[in-house]
Amino acid sequence: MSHVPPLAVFDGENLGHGDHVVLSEVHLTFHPGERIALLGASGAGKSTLLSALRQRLGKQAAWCPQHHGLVPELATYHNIYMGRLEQHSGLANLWNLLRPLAAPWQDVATLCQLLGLEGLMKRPVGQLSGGQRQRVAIGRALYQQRSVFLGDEPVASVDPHQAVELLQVIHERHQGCVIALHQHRLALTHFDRVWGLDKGRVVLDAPSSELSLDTLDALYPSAGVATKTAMDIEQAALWPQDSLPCPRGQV
Ligand SMILES: Nc1ncnc2c1ncn2[C@@H]1O[C@H](COP(=O)(O)OP(=O)(O)OP(=O)(O)O)[C@@H](O)[C@H]1O
Repeated sequence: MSHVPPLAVFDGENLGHGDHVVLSEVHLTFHPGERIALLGASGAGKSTLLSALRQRLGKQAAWCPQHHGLVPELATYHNIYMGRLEQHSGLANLWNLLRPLAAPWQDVATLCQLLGLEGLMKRPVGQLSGGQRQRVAIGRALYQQRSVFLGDEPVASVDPHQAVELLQVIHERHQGCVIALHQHRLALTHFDRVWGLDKGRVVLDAPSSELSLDTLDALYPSAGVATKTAMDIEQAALWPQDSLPCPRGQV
């Protein structure tokens, strides 16, 4: 048994918004180093749980929100730089807005190269594709340089190859993550553990090595072939489960 204290513990709490309980009697523990896939149908409470985790983890956690929260009028560079706004004085931030400083420009350029955004640093985010915007949002979260990554469907808008690459980058740069996603195959291949939500409860908390696609599909109300997302079907073609791109939960 590890004696390292958990990063966050939910010990039978109700989670929700004001008086509205979304998830009842949540029992979950997030340990350092764990890569957790958070699954559940739309409205199951994934964002609600991530929000509660954010509150627990504070500045330990980088955050990549579902709707990106980017400023469309500002360039890719400035949107990524926003990940560290609070680390600098207001004057430095204002100056950097008008005339980017050399050091952060270089740091952001390195990140952009990693994320396939080279050549787009000066382009307003409003002129990028959905997948490019998603990578900018991931870039902003990576730029925060926190130990843990929390993401609300951060790879929903990119193709299956990019999803795998982005998850690898996220895993390499953090000591743990909780990521909401709908690609069940990725949950099995690139995460250590799966949390599943259904009908206002946590109904699944198990190592990915003990789970099957059928178990994960059952989290959706009308489970069956029709519930497999297009991305899952593409992923299946790319990565047959008996020849995973990496050992389960490893990158
Ligand atoms: N700010 C809010 N105030 C009140 N209720 C909310 C709020 N945000 C979400 N809810 C409700 O909480 C429930 C769970 O929503 P949540 O966004 O956590 O689900 P989700 O699993 O992330 O969904 P999706 O996959 O569609 O993003 C829904 O019934 C939603 O209407």
